[in-house]
Amino acid sequence: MRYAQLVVGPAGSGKSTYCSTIVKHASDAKRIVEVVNLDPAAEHFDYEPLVDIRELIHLDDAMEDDELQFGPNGGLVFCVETLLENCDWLEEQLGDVDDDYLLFDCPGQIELYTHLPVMRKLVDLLQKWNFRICVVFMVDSQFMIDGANCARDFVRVE
Ligand SMILES: Nc1nc2c(ncn2[C@@H]2O[C@H](COP(=O)(O)OP(=O)(O)OP(=O)(O)O)[C@@H](O)[C@H]2O)c(=O)[nH]1
Repeated sequence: MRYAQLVVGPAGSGKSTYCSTIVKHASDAKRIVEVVNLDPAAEHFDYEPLVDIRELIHLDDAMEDDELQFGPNGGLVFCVETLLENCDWLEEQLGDVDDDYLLFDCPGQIELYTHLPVMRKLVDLLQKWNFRICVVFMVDSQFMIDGANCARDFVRVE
């Protein structure tokens, strides 16, 4: 069995910061936790990713391609769909180490969770590859003030 957290939430809510903090915390406790970057538009983070979607496809590849000509949102969807089409690549990159504990630093675009089945497909794949998964939903504390909106967001993720 392997274990994973899908770290999701709006852009800028602290997903990457959370991942690097958990890696450091685990290291202090002499445990190894690795991070998988699933954000093809990521520019900077504090951790060294075990797997990085940008090695397969970068958002710029989709936006600067003469045929595709995607904008940032369509391009991001295209990149995540490309990842799923290349699930053999992802499986190979993840390896097969029993008791592994991975954090998946996910993109923030809400369309990936509300309109498209891509994240659901990713969860199905990870379960097939023997991962037990939980979701960590990052949200700025300012948004917690409005309870109704916050509850709605949690329901969407579920
Ligand atoms: N004050 C405060 N700032 C934070 C906290 N967590 C993250 N930040 C800051 O918020 C900014 C965004 O944090 P990230 O970790 O990049 O957020 P993200 O969700 O990964 O962002 P995207 O990848 O753009 O979706 C950075 O400048 C962080 O330093 C927090 O708990 N408190």
